[in-house]
Amino acid sequence: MSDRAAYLRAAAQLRGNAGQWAAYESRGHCIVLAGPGSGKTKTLTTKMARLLAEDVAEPRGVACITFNNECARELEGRLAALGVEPDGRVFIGTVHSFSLTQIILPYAKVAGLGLPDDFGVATRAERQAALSNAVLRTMDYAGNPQDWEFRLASYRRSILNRDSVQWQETDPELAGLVEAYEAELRLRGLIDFDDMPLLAVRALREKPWLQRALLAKYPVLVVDEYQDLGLALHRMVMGLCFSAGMRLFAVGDADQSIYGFNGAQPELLRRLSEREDVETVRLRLNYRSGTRIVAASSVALGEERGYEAAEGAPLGTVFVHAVQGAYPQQARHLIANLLQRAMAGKPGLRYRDVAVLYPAAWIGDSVADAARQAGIPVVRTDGNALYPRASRLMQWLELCAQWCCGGWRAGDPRFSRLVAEGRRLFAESIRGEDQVGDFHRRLIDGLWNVRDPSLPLHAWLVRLKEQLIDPLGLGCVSLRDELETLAAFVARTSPEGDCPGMLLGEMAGDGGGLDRLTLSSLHSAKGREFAVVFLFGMDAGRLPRNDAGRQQLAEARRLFYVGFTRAKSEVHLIHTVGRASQFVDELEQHLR
Ligand SMILES: Nc1ncnc2c1ncn2[C@@H]1O[C@H](COP(=O)(O)OP(=O)(O)OP(=O)(O)O)[C@@H](O)[C@H]1O
Repeated sequence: MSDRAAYLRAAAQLRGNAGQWAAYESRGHCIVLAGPGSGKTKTLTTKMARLLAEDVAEPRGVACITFNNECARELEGRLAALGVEPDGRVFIGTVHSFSLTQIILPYAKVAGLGLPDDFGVATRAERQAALSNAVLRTMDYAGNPQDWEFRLASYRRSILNRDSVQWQETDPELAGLVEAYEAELRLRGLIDFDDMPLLAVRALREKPWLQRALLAKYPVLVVDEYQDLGLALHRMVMGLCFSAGMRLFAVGDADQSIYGFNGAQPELLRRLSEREDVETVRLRLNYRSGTRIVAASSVALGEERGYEAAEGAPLGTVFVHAVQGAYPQQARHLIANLLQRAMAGKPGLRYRDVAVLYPAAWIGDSVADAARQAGIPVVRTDGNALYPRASRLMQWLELCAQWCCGGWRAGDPRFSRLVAEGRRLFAESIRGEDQVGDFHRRLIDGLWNVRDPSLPLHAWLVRLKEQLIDPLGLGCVSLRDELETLAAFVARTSPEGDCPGMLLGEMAGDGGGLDRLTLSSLHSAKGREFAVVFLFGMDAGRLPRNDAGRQQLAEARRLFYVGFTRAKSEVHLIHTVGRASQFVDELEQHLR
């Protein structure tokens, strides 16, 4: 399972850090609380490899839950380097995917969740239709139903027990709307994304045997990014770990909590760390960033946490650039001058070592346009990306595209990886060994004759969709939303779409290999690291927004801190002349 030599090598690095080593050696519940770049994820992945090799005997395994598919992808990559791959013993994924694949799909019927055998996951259009009907049925006035969407989601996520007085009395109108909305979905045999953890929590609460069944399969639960995972996961942890007896290994940083609007409650992590039956480890060293960046990061956060750069770290530099003009003009300056200067100053620096991070996707449009005009390949991770990069299906298709564009020759990615990840993706349709063999054959048939970066992407996608993805994917409850994402992307690349003429190589990141400049929203940059980071659009009114209340101001600051601390050796803060964000002003004063 784990590659013993690889995880022992990683463990040897932890040995020099007393906190990391204590976490690695922990025997009971353990929580690692630490700042950016302190090696939380490194400690977690090394520990998980060790657990699988030394502590948890086959066929039992370990479940690892993280915030979103992007974080799961990062973890999968790091765990693969230690020889750990998701399989029957190892779960790596989001709390939604854990709820759906480990609890709802196998146990919905026996747990009495009241779902039909062939229930599905609602698409966006189905969710909207259910909400419109529910608003019409329960509300006295006819407003725009979609105005309720956000409030409804936050009510569902913040009060889990439907039998409680709190649920009925905090906002009776909203409680009624949620119940009507869910009834509309159930009438159609559907659940939605938020239902997944809610139904899982309900099943675990009402059926104690289910907790024991999960304990039998996964004696250890590993959680990354705990601060952002919200109340439902916390309830699962309380039941599974502190009642049923699963062992918990979790890492997090309340200072990096940036999803409060989505139901994250960083104090849950703090409360957990104060329990007497939990060993809490705090890490102080930052292995990622240069000394000056680490010192400035406490100014960015507005709190002194006593973090220090690791021994021998380079100095690192923080630059502030006041730039004239609107964002398109500023973006051209960034790409033509600032980026080129940074690259010239660091021989060996590649585009993939650099990221441009911004507070909103529409600001990223300017940077994407400027990069395209300058012929610089980019990979974009925000709401305006060509497709959501967090989509597991699209991630797999990217891999397939890379294989077709030379990966087959270079062994990167290996065909076996496409098969393994495809099997996980279509797990509901690929069960026995025969089906695995059939999938292998169909995948090679589907890809072998289309190994050419200059092929039209649209035709490549349509072929794969019709021959392989639809026949397998339509039988997978967990893929309904993903298939909709793919269909939308196929439409965009068609001759009638807004991105006609795209080539397969573009999907594979060809034309620079995988050496692409990262363009990302600040939110999506969480957990990542780059040699050079440009924070673009750091203006008053954007970060924080003008109408920010106290909590939103605090969350905006944490978002700024997350972006700032992605950098290893250079951070560039770019703002409009005369309109610097208060966070930039504070940093400038510190730097003087
Ligand atoms: N003991 C160590 N020795 C050397 N390098 C380390 C050590 N621990 C961590 N690192 C390196 O430090 C960097 C940051 O580690 P990691 O990504 O695990 O931090 P993190 O705490 O999860 O960060 P963040 O919260 O910002 O996402 C990585 O490049 C990692 O390999």
